[in-house]
Amino acid sequence: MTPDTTRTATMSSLADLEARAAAHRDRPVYGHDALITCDRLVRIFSTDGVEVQALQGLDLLVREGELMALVGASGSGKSTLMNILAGLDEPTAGSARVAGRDLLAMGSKERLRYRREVVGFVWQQTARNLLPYLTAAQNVALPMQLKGGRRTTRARKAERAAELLELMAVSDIRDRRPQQLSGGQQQRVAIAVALANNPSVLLADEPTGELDSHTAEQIFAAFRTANEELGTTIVIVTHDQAVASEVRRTVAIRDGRTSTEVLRRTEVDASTGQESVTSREYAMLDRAGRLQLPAEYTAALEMRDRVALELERDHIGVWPDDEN
Ligand SMILES: Nc1ncnc2c1ncn2[C@@H]1O[C@H](COP(=O)(O)OP(=O)(O)OP(=O)(O)O)[C@@H](O)[C@H]1O
Repeated sequence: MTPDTTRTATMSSLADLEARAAAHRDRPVYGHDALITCDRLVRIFSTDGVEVQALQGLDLLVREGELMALVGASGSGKSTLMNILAGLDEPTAGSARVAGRDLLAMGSKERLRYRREVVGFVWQQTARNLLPYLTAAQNVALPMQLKGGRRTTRARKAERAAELLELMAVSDIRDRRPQQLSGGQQQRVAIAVALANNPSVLLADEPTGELDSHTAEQIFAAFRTANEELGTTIVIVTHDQAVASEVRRTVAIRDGRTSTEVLRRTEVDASTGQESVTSREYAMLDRAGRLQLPAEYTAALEMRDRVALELERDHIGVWPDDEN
């Protein structure tokens, strides 16, 4: 190469680098259009000198208006994530944003407000959701009273409580106390309580865990109603396969990270008009390029420690290591 051609080559590669850097700068920030953004979330618990990494760099995006399920084996980190999103616990590292709030940067006042106004939650233990000495209607009105605000009159709060109980199809038991209600009725009232202040996100941790399958179906229908009628974004942690297969998106957590995701679509056959649901499983690719391959795939091909990769035009091939 002559000196001139060397200079041209250097300049063009510099221009190339600059163009790439500019393109990188202009790329939207991770999760810019999501209502919930978890970015490399870490939560380490230390008890008696023993450290447990409950979340190990978890990434999750949830868009406004979604109704989605989180599944995973016991101990995978689901409740830890829900407690962080609920503003009850703080991550050790990473970032979490919900409806524009940075969950790591909230002071105690802001945190209280966040829990009252931005998120609503429904827990598995029916007794944890409701105050035993208040009626169903009083339970639903309580979060509105705690929020305060002089513009909403007592009558309007009572009216909204009645509307929410009606939406959850439990108007008839409005004057009963929790112990006079069935488990299913208690959970519906609990959903109404969680919706009282019109939260951006409704979080539910195993809300059907203590219920039989028929009642669980009805509770799930109540969540769907809240999602469709009020547009509330809903995240449900569940062990219940029936619930998980009813939502469009199910995200699986494994060892404190999101590992796979199932998306379901309803398709209508153009000639017969018949509806069918197709589902497809995806593996999550994190921002460092890490991918968790399903254990049954790696076991089937005896893949361990090291695999060979090959970039093709439209896919990446993964082969067992044949160097051993
Ligand atoms: N407060 C805590 N102190 C110490 N370790 C904890 C604490 N909370 C959770 N862990 C540990 O963190 C890990 C994840 O727990 P987590 O409750 O989030 O799992 P999970 O997926 O919700 O499980 P399950 O389905 O059984 O409720 C577990 O190993 C658990 O023992």
